Amino acid sequence: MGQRWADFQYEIYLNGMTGATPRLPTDLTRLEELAEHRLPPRAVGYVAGSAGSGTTAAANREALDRRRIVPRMLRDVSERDLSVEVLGRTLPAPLALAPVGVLSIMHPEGEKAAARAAAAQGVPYILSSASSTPMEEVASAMGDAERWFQLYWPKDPEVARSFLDRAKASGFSVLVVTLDTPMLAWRPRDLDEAYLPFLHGVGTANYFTDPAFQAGLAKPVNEDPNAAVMRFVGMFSDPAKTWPDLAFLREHWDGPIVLKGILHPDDAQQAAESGMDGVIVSNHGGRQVAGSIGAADALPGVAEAVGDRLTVLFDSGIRSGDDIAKALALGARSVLIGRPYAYGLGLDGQAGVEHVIRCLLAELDLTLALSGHASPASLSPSDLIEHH
Ligand SMILES: Cc1cc2nc3c(=O)[nH]c(=O)nc-3n(C[C@H](O)[C@H](O)[C@H](O)COP(=O)(O)O)c2cc1C
Ligand SMILES: O=C(O)C(=O)c1ccccc1
Repeated sequence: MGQRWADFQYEIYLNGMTGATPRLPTDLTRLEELAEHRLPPRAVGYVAGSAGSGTTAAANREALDRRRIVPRMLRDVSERDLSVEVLGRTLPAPLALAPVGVLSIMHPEGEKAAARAAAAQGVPYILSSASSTPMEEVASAMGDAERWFQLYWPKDPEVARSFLDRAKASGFSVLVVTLDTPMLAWRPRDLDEAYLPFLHGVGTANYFTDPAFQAGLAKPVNEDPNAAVMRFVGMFSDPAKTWPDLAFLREHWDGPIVLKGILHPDDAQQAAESGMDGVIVSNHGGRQVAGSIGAADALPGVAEAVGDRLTVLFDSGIRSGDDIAKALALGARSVLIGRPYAYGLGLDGQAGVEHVIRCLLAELDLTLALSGHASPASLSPSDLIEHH
């Protein structure tokens, strides 16, 4: 038997006997509005914003909402286990915290607080290349808890190698390579505020502390921060990369490699042929290509193309336990969340992130039970109907 995630429900009601209620809403779709009221406008604008007029973020919701769970009865759901096998490790539940950069704009403890929350709840933390805190510090805040490193693949191969070496030395076990952000998209909310966190030196900590990055600067970072920011902007990602370049990562990283931002089944096939271990079906939470396919609509095709060869993960638009159940039914082994935990962090620090994780997993546990499933493995596409 795994952890009893649904017990959080009783815990809340029991606490209510002394008059206590949760500090944050348990319907996580309400966090965005709260964040908009309570947090600095440019910071929350950066997190909540999407590409273009928000069509893809809306498509993510529409693709999940259009599918409905068809519950089954009398199937003994008294003993449930949410654990899943992902890339050779057993996770206590099908959830991880997505790589979200620049988290210090949400809370002074930024990535460290989010990482501690993930560690406390036993879910993997995926640290962004664009972290506000160097990866070594985030790692040491986590003990030996499960952590993965997300790579924005720098143009300078020495910096790329150095990041991989540092991540390995700091105990990050899985490499997540984000492919959908060779440049930032047209994001009107940030453009209208003329706001880009990096230009304020936020989200550059891994670079500014890196020996290979520093080697390319005429002066130390603190003597000429603008030059350092310019070097970061010029190299953080590389639009010239193509599929054969993945051999470099395979050569310099011993552990599993997962490609993030896959939406086309043929790209998933290429990932398999390139020796990758997994893919994350994602459109970056609607922050990159406006007018793109809703991520959940891409999931069945990718799962069909590579589900037997690669680990298929999913993000973009997950806001509830039933959303997770739908993604699993469509072929994902586990999901990631981005904005919901970023809002939790902004509103209540580490405790806010833990609240988000516990709400989602309690709701998932109850959704599975009430739909006749004792474990994630029993979900399949036939548990959903799609209405038009
Ligand atoms: C503020 C913000 C920063 C992000 N930074 C990164 C990043 O550094 N690397 C990355 O691969 N994805 C990044 N993402 C995308 C997330 O990893 C994830 O794909 C997305 O948030 C999932 O959609 P959701 O927010 O609807 O859950 C970021 C997303 C947000 C909202
Ligand atoms: O804002 C983002 O979506 C994102 O992925 C990003 C990219 C570079 C640095 C920080 C975040």
